[in-house]
Amino acid sequence: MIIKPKVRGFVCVTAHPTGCSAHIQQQIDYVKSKGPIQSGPKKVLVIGSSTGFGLGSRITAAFGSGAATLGIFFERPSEEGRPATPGWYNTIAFTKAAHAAGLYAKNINGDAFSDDIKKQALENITKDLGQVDLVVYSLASPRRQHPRTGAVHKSTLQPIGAPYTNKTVDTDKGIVSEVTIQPADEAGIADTIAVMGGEDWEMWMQALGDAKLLAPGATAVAYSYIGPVHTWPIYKDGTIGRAKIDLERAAKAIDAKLKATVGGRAFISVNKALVTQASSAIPVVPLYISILYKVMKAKGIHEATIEQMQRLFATQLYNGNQPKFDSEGRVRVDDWEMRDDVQAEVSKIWPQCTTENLAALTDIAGYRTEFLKMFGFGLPGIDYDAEVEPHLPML
Ligand SMILES: NC(=O)c1ccc[n+]([C@@H]2O[C@H](COP(=O)([O-])OP(=O)(O)OC[C@H]3O[C@@H](n4cnc5c(N)ncnc54)[C@H](O)[C@@H]3O)[C@@H](O)[C@H]2O)c1
Repeated sequence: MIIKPKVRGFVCVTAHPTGCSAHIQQQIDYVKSKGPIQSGPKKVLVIGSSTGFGLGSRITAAFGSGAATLGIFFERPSEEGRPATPGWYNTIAFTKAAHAAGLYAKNINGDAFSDDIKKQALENITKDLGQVDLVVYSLASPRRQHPRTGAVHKSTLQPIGAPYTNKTVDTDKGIVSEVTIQPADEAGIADTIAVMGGEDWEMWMQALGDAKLLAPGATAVAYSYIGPVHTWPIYKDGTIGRAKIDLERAAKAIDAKLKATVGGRAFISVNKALVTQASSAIPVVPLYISILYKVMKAKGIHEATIEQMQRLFATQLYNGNQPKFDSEGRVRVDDWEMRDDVQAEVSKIWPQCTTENLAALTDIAGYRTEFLKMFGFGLPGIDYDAEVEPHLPML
């Protein structure tokens, strides 16, 4: 099959297996180039391991610290005439590379919110790893079926209290326009908290703790975002922001339990705004990211998910370092994004942006390159006109 990108709005409905594999190799090479992370994790459970920050965490743990990893994700395999999702190909490429390096890597594809997938993960850890010393919780999902009530909750990306109007960009067509998003009602807020809040993370940690699968001193980390005032109505102060407040509540509860039971720790890392499948679906945010990339690249401080996760592990979690917490007890690897000089320039560019000057004032080209790369396109050394086997079995 010859596979080309097919972009539909904010998703690409195709993915290239050898391109995804090359993308994984780039990330592995980056982690290796930074040298070993001392006293790093050895046995790691990554929930949401196939793309974005979870994938970056898994690669960093494996190739920075030689960790055994169990990855949980929800990806679609290939079908007749249709390639698999990128996370499917990413995971196969990661697993092959880990095995070639003599590292343990196993995978469970299914709904992490369900009891069944938790049970499978627990059985796997009991059998193969004994215990885990790091749990990374990095799910980004539009829906969750609650394992107790059976109710299906759908998360929304909406403001709260009043409609929100701001500039946005159609990243595919390069058109800047105004968008107005209606506020969520109470049910929408509650549903988003049910999907993206902390209850499921707590369920995972409770199940692992009850089964005595958490090693002494175990760490648990989940990821959040805050960002600048431009995006607060749709992010920090919107439905997703409420879910993140709940995730922070869960971090504190999990932290207290871990401290009391295994002498461990749990916290939130606030990460930088980056092109991922999750963030490209948020209105306004892709325009902000395009401006941010322009500013941060000009200052030589741009990072992608792998650089962010390598920095988190190497400078905050391990290597003899202790996490440096903000006043709310969070680790901040969004520190460079939030620098005053960076945000001052973003604020200067933001009001000037139009369809006509988008290419000059923002890094929309860089946004598109990163976006396509997530699906395995635009990688050097790949012949995209050549036939490629799309049907790869999960390892
Ligand atoms: N992208 C950003 O700019 C940004 C910034 C800061 C924090 N974050 C946070 O980082 C976390 C990860 O987001 P991302 O951007 O890396 O997202 P992503 O879409 O790249 O990754 C999501 C992962 O979750 C998995 N997943 C989704 N639903 C699942 C389910 N039901 N069962 C099992 N696996 C499932 C996917 O397979 C994938 O591995 C989120 O909490 C997000 O809010 C993102």
